Amino acid sequence: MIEFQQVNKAYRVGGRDIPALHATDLTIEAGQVYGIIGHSGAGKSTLLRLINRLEEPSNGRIMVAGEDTTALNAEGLRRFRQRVGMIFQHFNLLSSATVADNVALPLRLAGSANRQQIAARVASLLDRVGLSDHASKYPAQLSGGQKQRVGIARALATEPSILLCDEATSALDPHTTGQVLQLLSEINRELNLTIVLITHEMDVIRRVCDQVAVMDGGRIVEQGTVADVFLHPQHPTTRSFVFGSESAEDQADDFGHVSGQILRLTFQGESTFAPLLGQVARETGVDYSILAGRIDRIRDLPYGQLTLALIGGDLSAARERLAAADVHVEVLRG
Ligand SMILES: Nc1ncnc2c1ncn2[C@@H]1O[C@H](COP(=O)(O)OP(=O)(O)OP(=O)(O)O)[C@@H](O)[C@H]1O
Repeated sequence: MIEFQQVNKAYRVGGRDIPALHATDLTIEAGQVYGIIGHSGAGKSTLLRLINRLEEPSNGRIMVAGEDTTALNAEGLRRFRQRVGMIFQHFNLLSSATVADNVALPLRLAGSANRQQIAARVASLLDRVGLSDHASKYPAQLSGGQKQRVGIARALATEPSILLCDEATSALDPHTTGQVLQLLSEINRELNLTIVLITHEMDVIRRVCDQVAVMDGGRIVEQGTVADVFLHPQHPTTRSFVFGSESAEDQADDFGHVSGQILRLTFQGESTFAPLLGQVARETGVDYSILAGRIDRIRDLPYGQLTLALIGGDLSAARERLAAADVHVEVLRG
């Protein structure tokens, strides 16, 4: 478990303290994939780098597996960092070393394994990330996705219990992003690894995370399960990530030229696939048009989110009927 207790961080620039993270409490349970999303400058990198003490907190305590990391001495910190792997947006591989040597590096630095043990561990890590045939290549000979796989193998070399991902897929195309996220999901399950990732892309959170925190202006402004936060966003920043605008009024304004009541319906689980709209329209005499919508999955949970204009018939009966079928109804314009 990772626990922030009233942690804040200010950077000293030109004799002045610039706050990057305001006093923050945060708990990340072991084995979770925890996503942190926010716009540029929100404080995501600062929060992530505090976990392995690449940044020192200005105040507060950070507990990892019951240990106060802010109290570690140099040797304690060296050992602690072996338990916390990290991968980066631009991979940070050594260009003059082969793939195998890049992966071996943390093991050599740890100094606890002999050459044979290191070779065996590197072979098994490269096999795990699907790069066994590329061991002797140099980073420049690899695609972006392959480089990130090397980064992941290197991060796993010392058998960490936590993996920190700093915008790990931001430099990759959508297809390769999907493959790398799939790999992260697999290692989370197989190794019971806690993964903390930062991103500015909702899709990354939706595909792999269990929990999410939304950051804005150096604060966590909303957090919870991905389904709760993304299907029922409360804070304007979260709403802007999910819906593209900060308030229901702004969203309704997009459809100023459309007449009728404007509702947003959120379906989740099996109700996503039920032929409900047709039934409700027949039963209540309400006509509807679909103005916007998305049907997708949050990890394995199917969901749908539809913006509808409703005209005529018994509108309140239609809304009651939808609510009774476990559909969340939000009125954008009454
Ligand atoms: N080393 C530093 N020295 C001074 N200020 C910094 C430093 N690192 C970050 N900051 C400032 O702290 C604030 C938070 O930055 P941080 O990099 O944590 O945000 P972020 O959400 O990760 O942004 P991005 O997505 O652009 O990387 C910003 O105002 C930034 O300018």
